[in-house]
Amino acid sequence: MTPKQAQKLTILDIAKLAGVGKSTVSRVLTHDPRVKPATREKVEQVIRESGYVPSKSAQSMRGGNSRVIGILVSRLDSPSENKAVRGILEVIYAADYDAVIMESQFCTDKTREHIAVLEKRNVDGVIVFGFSGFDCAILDSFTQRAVVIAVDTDSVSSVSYDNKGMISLAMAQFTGKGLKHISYMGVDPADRTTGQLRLDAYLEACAQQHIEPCYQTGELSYDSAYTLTDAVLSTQTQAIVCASDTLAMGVAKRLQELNRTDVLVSGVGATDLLQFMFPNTFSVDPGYFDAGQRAADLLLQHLRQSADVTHLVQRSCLPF
Ligand SMILES: O=P(O)(O)OC[C@H]1O[C@H](O[C@H]2O[C@H](CO)[C@@H](O)[C@H](O)[C@H]2O)[C@H](O)[C@@H](O)[C@@H]1O
Repeated sequence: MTPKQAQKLTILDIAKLAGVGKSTVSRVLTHDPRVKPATREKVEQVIRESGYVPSKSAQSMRGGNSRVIGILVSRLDSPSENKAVRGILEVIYAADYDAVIMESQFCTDKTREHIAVLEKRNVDGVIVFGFSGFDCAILDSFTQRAVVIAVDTDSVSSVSYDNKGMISLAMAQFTGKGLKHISYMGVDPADRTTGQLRLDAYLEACAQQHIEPCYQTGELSYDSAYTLTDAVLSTQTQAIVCASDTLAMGVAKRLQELNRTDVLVSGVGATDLLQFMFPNTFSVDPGYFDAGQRAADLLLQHLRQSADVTHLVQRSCLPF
């Protein structure tokens, strides 16, 4: 039988070839112990010889091992999450898993609904991008089969980012050049990680270096940063540290309009687009891709054996 013909085979064809009922084939596929060893052997032989490959979604519907991982991002258009998802996919594809990707939009109710759907679909495990106010109890049905990214948790394994370290690196880069007038473009502190922790790091560096703080906080978007740029700019400003590359893009665009080529800009994210559009900027690399890989590795460990709840912090580095 050619691979194409084998692909067209259905569970009913296998049942007929093995001389058993469709439900028996289904039980063999889900490793149901109630199937007699001789029957199992016969069905498995037909499967081997015909080259039949059961579809992952059909297996999942039957309640067997689906070999599917649910990935719950917060925003499908987030460059940082896209990098982390690429890292996740690389690891899970190599381990012969597929992915279902859903979006929470930072909403607890949506997260709960998506988790319920993933549970019904019988996915093997989930990787969830957490957010401020995220409640780990939502993942109770996936105990030992879940990993949270971007925020640290207690009851569920996690991979978080070094939010303070990344801003300290950017500040050190500018203060090392002797700059004293460094502003900051951040995110609303209600966002604990990208907002509060990164702002804290800026304020701590200012205190250490005797720099007068000058900052604004807004949304995660480049237009928010673009609009707020004038409020952190004076004739003295030498540099603006931004909480993300998206914000750095908004700031750099506004500086370009004002012809302030004297003001240096840094971002967080190591986004190619920032460097391409504004070559005079630099960006701290928080290791999003690696964080995604580590989260996927951690989840696979949980799925293979009952690994302990583990918390990893992804270190940041400068791009040079
Ligand atoms: O514009 P981006 O490239 O997406 O970067 C902005 C930040 O996005 C991520 O933080 C936001 O989403 C997290 C879930 O992935 C959430 O926990 C956090 O509260 C949000 O601010 C990313 O974690 C940050 O590193 C990016 O800077």
